[in-house]
Amino acid sequence: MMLTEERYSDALGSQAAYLGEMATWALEQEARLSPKPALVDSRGDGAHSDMNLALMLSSARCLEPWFAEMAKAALTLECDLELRQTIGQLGREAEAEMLSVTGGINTHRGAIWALGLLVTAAATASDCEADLFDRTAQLARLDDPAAPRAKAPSNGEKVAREFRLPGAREQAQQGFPHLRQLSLPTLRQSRSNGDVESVARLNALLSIMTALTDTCVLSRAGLAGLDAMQQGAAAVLGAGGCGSFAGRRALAQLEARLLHLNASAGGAADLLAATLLVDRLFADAIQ
Ligand SMILES: CC(C)(COP(=O)(O)OP(=O)(O)OC[C@H]1O[C@@H](n2cnc3c(N)ncnc32)[C@H](O[C@H]2O[C@H](COP(=O)(O)OP(=O)(O)OP(=O)(O)O)[C@@H](O)[C@H]2O)[C@@H]1O)[C@@H](O)C(=O)NCCC(=O)NCCS
Ligand SMILES: Nc1ncnc2[nH]cnc12
Repeated sequence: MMLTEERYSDALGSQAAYLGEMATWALEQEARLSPKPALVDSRGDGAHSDMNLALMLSSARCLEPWFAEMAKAALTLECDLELRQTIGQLGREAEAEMLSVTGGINTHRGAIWALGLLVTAAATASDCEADLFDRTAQLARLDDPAAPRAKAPSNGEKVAREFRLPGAREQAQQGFPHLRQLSLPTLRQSRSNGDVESVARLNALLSIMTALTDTCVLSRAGLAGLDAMQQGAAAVLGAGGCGSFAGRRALAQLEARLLHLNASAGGAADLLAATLLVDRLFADAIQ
């Protein structure tokens, strides 16, 4: 049956709205998950003096229309460079909205990047995860012609340059290897082992922390902090994961160490949200 122009436009709008809703849902689920080591959750502020759960949730909710607009752009623009420029502008506007809602606190700048690219790619990707990640990498590798050039380097840029380690940009440009190789398999294996959902999600977060060069941790606690995060997360999973008594004890030790170092793995938290988004999109697609 041929769709009228109006009904076709409505169909695009509702698909984009769904993707925006799923991205915000993923950020809310990540923020609420507890106990996350040294991160904001339902227990408190982790290694942060300026963030709490209410602020994270307000930030997540204000981003929904921006994620939907990015998905909508993918459904209407043919040219990838034009699409990359459009989502770049939308991403910067979303960052401004986030800062206005949070009173200047950077809650989700990295998450806007990661989940913005994923919803943009998801709008036109086929029904397989590999295609989604390939499409995301393709977009992330494009240079945004309208990106402001002369700007002060961010915390991440400074440490990525100092330590010559990859950050959020490279993670997306490589097609989110930590999701493909670590967190999605861990999430699903943990579920099939009979772990409850919150344990499966915590195990997925820890799998990311075993290997991520998180620039938040680097800028706050240097290589010692990164090593403490990676080794400590591996110890939790090696002890049986967050569903075991030994694993929970190792998790408490990891949190104490990271708090002592003032190290907060905001990048890993973003990638957990990205994991939940991708898992949900493909679970919904199968039904
Ligand atoms: C490409 C951009 C992300 C540019 O960002 P930048 O050059 O700064 O790159 P990174 O620092 O590497 O990443 C920025 C944020 O991404 C998260 N992150 C860190 N490491 C990784 C990693 N290895 N892989 C994936 N993601 C990573 C992290 O964001 C989260 O943490 C922040 C909160 O933690 P906190 O410690 O509080 O951070 P600060 O406030 O900076 O420090 P304090 O002062 O508190 O100590 C929060 O942002 C979380 O989301 C990194 O901070 C991208 O932003 C960009 O270029 N945008 C322009 C628009 C655009 O083109 N968009 C396209 C599609 S939307
Ligand atoms: N739960 C969280 N705690 C601290 N930083 C974060 N960045 C994204 N999610 C976060």
